[in-house]
Amino acid sequence: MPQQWVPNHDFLSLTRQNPNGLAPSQFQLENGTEVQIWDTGVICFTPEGVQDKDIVLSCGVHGNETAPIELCAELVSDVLQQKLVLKQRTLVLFGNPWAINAGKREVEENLNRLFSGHHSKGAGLINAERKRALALEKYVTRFYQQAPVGTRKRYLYDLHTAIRGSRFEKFAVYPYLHERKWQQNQFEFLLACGVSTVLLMQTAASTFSYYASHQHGADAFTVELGKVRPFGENNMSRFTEVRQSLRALVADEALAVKPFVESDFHLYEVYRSINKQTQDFKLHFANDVENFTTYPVGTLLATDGDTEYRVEKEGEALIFPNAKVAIGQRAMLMVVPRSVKGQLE
Ligand SMILES: O=C(O)CCC(=O)N[C@@H](CCC(=O)O)C(=O)O
Ligand SMILES: [Zn+2]
Repeated sequence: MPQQWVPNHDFLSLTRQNPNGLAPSQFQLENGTEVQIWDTGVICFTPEGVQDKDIVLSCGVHGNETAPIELCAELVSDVLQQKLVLKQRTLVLFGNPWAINAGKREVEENLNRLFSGHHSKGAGLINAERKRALALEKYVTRFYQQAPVGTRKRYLYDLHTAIRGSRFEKFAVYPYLHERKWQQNQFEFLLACGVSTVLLMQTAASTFSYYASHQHGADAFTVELGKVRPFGENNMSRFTEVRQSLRALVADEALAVKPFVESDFHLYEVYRSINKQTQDFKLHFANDVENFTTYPVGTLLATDGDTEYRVEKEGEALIFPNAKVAIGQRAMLMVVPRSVKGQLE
């Protein structure tokens, strides 16, 4: 039987057993779906029949963000067992197998700061994460470019979990679109996934979702699905909506989406990014303070050597605070509410 190529239909285990690479292979399921393994953590499905979407689902770009890894592992396993019948071309990526095995966010460098060519800047391709970023860019490029001709739409949902708890448990980062417009149907899809908080970025980034959005014109998002927990400790009932919605997307099944109403969402934009300048960078609030927390104007948030960062604006909320980032990198974003009225396509 062709399924022998993925023992026990468990592509995550195969990936974890071969973090340094997997020889390409391909086979066909009895339902006609073509399965191609391109590398460790990289599996491409092409279903029979007409499709019009090219969908990338990625997880494990940060190795300790296990809930998305479990969701994707289950989806791949169900496709291989023909319990889930795909109707759209789908590429599933387990981003950072070494970090997944180590149970760590990163091994040497944050993979999600290395896209759009950042892997080759400075010292160049000096570590596994830099090489993986380049390889993932090539796989995504191949996936989108090998699509059959015709009118098609590109998607990439890069699934993460946040280090801290959040006032709004699930939220998405909508990468900067330059001249393109925010897509109403994507807000509706996110809401169906249980994601009603969206951070609208206004600058280019070195993240995977920005890369897919900017380089390939995909509807692409970083989707934060809750708080980081080790394998086996995730309450998977918290992920029912996103699980169902992603499966409906790849199976091309109708999804009951609610038409966009702005009041269903918490929408934010970046007010300022606080980057770590010295080893003395220190946060002045507790580890259990949640993403999207606000403080009164004047409150001391962080110090970095002699520099003090205080709340400057009413309603300014903190997100992704992390004193342990490398020098020069974003240690916290301060965001403010905004509207998208009249600005959706
Ligand atoms: O909780 C945190 O501090 C980080 C969670 C996380 O990994 N977030 C992503 C966001 C990527 C983006 O801005 O699109 C990251 O920091 O890479
Ligand atoms: Zn992450």
